[in-house]
Amino acid sequence: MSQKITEVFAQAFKTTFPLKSSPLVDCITNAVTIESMANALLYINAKPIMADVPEEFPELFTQIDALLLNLGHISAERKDSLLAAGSYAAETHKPSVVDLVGVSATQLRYDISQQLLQNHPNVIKGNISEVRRFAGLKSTGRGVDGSQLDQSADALSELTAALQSLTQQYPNTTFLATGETDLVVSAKGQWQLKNGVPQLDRFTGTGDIVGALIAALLGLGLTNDEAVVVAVSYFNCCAEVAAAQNPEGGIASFRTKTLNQLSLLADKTDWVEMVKGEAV
Ligand SMILES: Nc1ncnc2c1ncn2[C@@H]1O[C@H](COP(=O)(O)OP(=O)(O)OP(=O)(O)O)[C@@H](O)[C@H]1O
Ligand SMILES: Cc1ncsc1CCO
Ligand SMILES: [Mg+2]
Repeated sequence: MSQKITEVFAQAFKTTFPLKSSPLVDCITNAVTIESMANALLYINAKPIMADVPEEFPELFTQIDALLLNLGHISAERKDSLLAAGSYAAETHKPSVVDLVGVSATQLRYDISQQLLQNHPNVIKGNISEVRRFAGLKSTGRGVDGSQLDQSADALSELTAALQSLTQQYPNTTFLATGETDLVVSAKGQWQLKNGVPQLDRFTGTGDIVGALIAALLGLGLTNDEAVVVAVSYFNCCAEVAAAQNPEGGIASFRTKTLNQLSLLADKTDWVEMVKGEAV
């Protein structure tokens, strides 16, 4: 039988939430969800800064603990900013996360993602359709959303194999593909996470927030694999509690309740008992 995720990462699950210090995370991100992302970081007791002008980087990078690069809103300026920040993070050894928003939709975003990969970021993440396209597989994603068709067991095995071969060239990067099942692949192993509720697909920015939470945990010093597994599980457990407390079913109140849990769930000592997932 495969090992339970809470056994593989027992120490990180036990000691990470609530955060004992406040990592400062620079997020270069999209205008749609920038406010949700900044607040989500504050709710878990991290600190956001949304600085994207390259002139600021030399000063800024002496202060930040981690960097998030989100491809959700590309302009000529933001492209330069993402690429400059990505190489600056590599030079200054700051942990970084790349979120592949919309990579399944356009060649421009795909090309930027491949350039950012050359910096060997700590984590590259996206929804399952974005990560399929990134890994060179056929993808049926639409816009910034993942597609059900890419979530079948066969599609997941195909993606696992493609990511495993990427880890041979990029052994210091952990890859995360999100959806009903979340797939985590690194040079150290492969895991599937099984928390969350379908309503998470019905409000915008859930994946963006997960990217920012991962960056915060990297900023605290967790390993790449620990940061990904604990951040995804925590967010998805927040959503499970929110769904259970939302009898009318409205998505706007589900959203508020999910975000509320970011600041509440860690005080429930038993949240780790809700976590589902295993090594594959
Ligand atoms: N059907 C589902 N069942 C359970 N959890 C889900 C489901 N869909 C998404 N999630 C969870 O929601 C979070 C976001 O995943 P998703 O794949 O929707 O990201 P995304 O498409 O990048 O989101 P966004 O574009 O809104 O930022 C992840 O933590 C994932 O595990
Ligand atoms: C960037 C973006 N565009 C539409 S929704 C959204 C946020 C999901 O990532
Ligand atoms: Mg996304």
